[in-house]
Amino acid sequence: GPAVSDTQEPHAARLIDGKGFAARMTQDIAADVSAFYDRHHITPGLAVVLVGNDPASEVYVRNKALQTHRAGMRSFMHMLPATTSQKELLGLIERLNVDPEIHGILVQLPLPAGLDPVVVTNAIIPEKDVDGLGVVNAGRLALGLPGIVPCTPLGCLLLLHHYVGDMRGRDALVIGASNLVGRPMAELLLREGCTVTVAHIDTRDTASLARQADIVVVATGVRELVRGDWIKPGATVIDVGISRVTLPNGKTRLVGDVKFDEAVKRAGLITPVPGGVGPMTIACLLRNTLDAARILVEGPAR
Ligand SMILES: Nc1nc(=O)c2c([nH]1)NC[C@@H]1CN(c3ccc(C(=O)N[C@@H](CCC(=O)O)C(=O)O)cc3)C=[N+]21
Repeated sequence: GPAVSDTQEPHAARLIDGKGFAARMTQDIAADVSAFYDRHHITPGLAVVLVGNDPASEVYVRNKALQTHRAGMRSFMHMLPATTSQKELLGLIERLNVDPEIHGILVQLPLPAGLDPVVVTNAIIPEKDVDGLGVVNAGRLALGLPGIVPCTPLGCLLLLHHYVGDMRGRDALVIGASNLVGRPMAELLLREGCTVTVAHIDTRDTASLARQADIVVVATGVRELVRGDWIKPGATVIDVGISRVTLPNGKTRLVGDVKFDEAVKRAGLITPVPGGVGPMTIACLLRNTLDAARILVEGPAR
């Protein structure tokens, strides 16, 4: 073949602009919230429950409240001490379940030791489970039925729809098998017609699986796990990870689960961290809250 000149521009993937996409989504949601108010004189309300004082979680929770107001919805914050008992937490959820001003309930995970996340997430009525993590919504997703889809996988799916389009027949690898991201992501990609592989903590050779994949979604919480040579040239890389690292000069920086500087040289499309999946998660939470309000107020579409 033709010789590659050393003056040729090095390849760099196109960046997937999650931040811009999420901002446009939030504007659309605000317009829909306003139309919903005109019809019903009801403003959708989201309750966010944070137990304990993990500083990173507090930042996310504050960001969620800000974006909720930006979309014209009401936000109800419940900051509880780490010493909260499961009984007290379940009591709060019970009140939120029956509160007509609340259309979506989210309990920030992880919960402090002593609180059972399965019991707590399943105490939220399915109609208000805007995280989509309870057994009813998870089961609906697994069966391909309509329901509330978890925000982070939904955000990744919307980015893939926009930037990739038709995914039928593509080889997709999901790295990470959490209930929050990996498993629902695999369900969604399967629904799109991808051939889906899920790699997890016991997988023998994740790198060689990644090298065959057209689409790689990484959600492990292991920072910079995925190296450039794991990526098939031209593949689409969605990085769900977000960790804060402290640099030698004392400043902090956010990094994902993908070694971005390496992967950007091989991928066709890649999400940055920050500015990729994170803002989409929040936009999808707002979308899910508006959709929940519609169904609670108007009944399921028929
Ligand atoms: N029940 C539950 N549902 C969640 O969806 C959930 C949770 N628990 N626990 C914590 C994680 C984390 N999470 C993020 C959301 C937005 C950004 C986000 O907006 N990130 C910005 C940067 C934010 C910054 O500068 O720190 C970005 O990536 O550009 C990050 C992380 C949702 N989570």
